[in-house]
Amino acid sequence: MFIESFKVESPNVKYTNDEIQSLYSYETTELVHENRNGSYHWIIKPKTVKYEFKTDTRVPKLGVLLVGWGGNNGSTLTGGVIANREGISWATKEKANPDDIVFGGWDISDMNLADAMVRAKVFDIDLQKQLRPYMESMVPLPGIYDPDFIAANQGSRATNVIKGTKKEQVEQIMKDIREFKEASKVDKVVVLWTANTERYSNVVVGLNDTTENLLASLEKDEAEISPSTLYALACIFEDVPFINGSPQNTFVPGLIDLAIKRNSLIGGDDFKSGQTKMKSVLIDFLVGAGIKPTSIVSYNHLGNNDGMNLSAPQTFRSKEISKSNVVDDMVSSNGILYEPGEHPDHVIVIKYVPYVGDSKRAMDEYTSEIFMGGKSTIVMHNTCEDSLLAAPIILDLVLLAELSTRIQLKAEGEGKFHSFHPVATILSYLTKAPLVPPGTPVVNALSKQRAMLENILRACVGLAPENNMILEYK
Ligand SMILES: NC(=O)c1ccc[n+]([C@@H]2O[C@H](COP(=O)([O-])OP(=O)(O)OC[C@H]3O[C@@H](n4cnc5c(N)ncnc54)[C@H](O)[C@@H]3O)[C@@H](O)[C@H]2O)c1
Ligand SMILES: O=P([O-])([O-])O[C@@H]1[C@@H](O)[C@H](O)[C@@H](O)[C@H](O)[C@@H]1O
Repeated sequence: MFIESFKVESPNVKYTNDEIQSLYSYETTELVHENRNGSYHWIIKPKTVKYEFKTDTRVPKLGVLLVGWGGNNGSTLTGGVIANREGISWATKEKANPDDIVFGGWDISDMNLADAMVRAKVFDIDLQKQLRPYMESMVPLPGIYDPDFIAANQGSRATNVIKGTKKEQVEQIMKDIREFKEASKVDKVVVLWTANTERYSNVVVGLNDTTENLLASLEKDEAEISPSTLYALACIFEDVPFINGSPQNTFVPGLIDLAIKRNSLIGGDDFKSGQTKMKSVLIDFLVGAGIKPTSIVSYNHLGNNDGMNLSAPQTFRSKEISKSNVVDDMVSSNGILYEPGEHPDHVIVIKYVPYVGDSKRAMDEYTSEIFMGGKSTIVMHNTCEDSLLAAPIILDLVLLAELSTRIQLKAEGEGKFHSFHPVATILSYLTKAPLVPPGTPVVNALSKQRAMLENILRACVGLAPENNMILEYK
């Protein structure tokens, strides 16, 4: 049964013209270390915290600025939203449903979005022809290009770059954001990085470890500040949410420090779209069932520009990190299966094979120990258009980030309402390597991430968490 819209009737929920106000009892547990009769014990105690939520229901006209707009993901998302909005149907596919956002963005390639769509080779030709009139006037703004951070094979693409010092580049991005907002008459802007994967930035004390050092490094035009960090700086200064769809460490400590100080939303890292998303389901199932994964080998090849950029060791390393760490929370959740520090063998392989284009081929082998010394081996093969997987995730990320900025909350004992923490853990369901506030546990298990998201939204309308007990029928 699909519910178009709903209203909760409860003493805990009040609907005004512009808000949904809810009262919520947060039932949780706390682990305390207590001295009982002379010896210390870990005690689990139930804990209830009363919250109030306020959600602004005035949905803004949203502008989305994509870094890497002319890429496979950027052109596919833009074309997909237009096709939905215009109800375009095409020879081999069904008619889609409407959606309306104002897109813009930057790219180091000056190719317009219609030609970029052709370059991406993702959509059917018939659809490309129908979309061309809507997209050929869309031209990315010049981007910040630094060959030291992406593969050398991307150099020929860099025809549309912002000159000047790093500080001047940040100022230009800030100006671009303000001018886009003015010209498009949008109420809000969200910026999302779907540009090429960069190599990791070196985190160096005195360079980027604190806000003060990062800003001082910007003034000194320090080479080690990456383009993605520069875009993120511009967004924080403009108080515009910035989401990182790639695996590099855009959010160096000094940047996170600044986002927190200015309460400006940042989120990431690396869209969770295919092989890794499957892994965060399968490992959760295996470990939860007491089956011990001992070897995980994930191979994939693809032939798009992302694959070409990842063919360089330093950019591949960024992706290898985000694709590898996804099992950490699930492995450490079962102290019976794994000794402290014990980990399954986990290998990531990505190869660039031009012929297959955007149609990524992923092959995985999961070997596990089972009852009585038995072995289980699960092998999977999956073929998918990488950008068709990522584009809807980009949409979900920007819509969820925007919604989260309209939610205010106040726990009992807190004097006033406040936003969620600016490091947006709420986006973790959609990312391979969730960015979390310092000291926060990282959760990668997909079912837990989705339950977190669902239950936070339920709390906003005063509903208890979904507990799946259906006791009525037990
Ligand atoms: N399923 C997926 O497609 C998927 C999943 C997870 C992560 N990602 C990540 O998303 C990103 C984009 O993927 P894609 O397939 O669209 O790649 P792509 O190479 O087709 O597009 C990237 C675009 O960014 C542009 N660019 C590079 N550096 C830039 C800069 N500094 N400023 C502005 N533009 C810049 C390039 O010219 C290119 O047009 C990659 O980092 C990829 O790893 C993709
Ligand atoms: O999301 P996922 O399928 O685990 O990982 C994918 C990688 O396997 C692929 O090589 C890369 O091009 C995509 O950007 C994406 O990151």
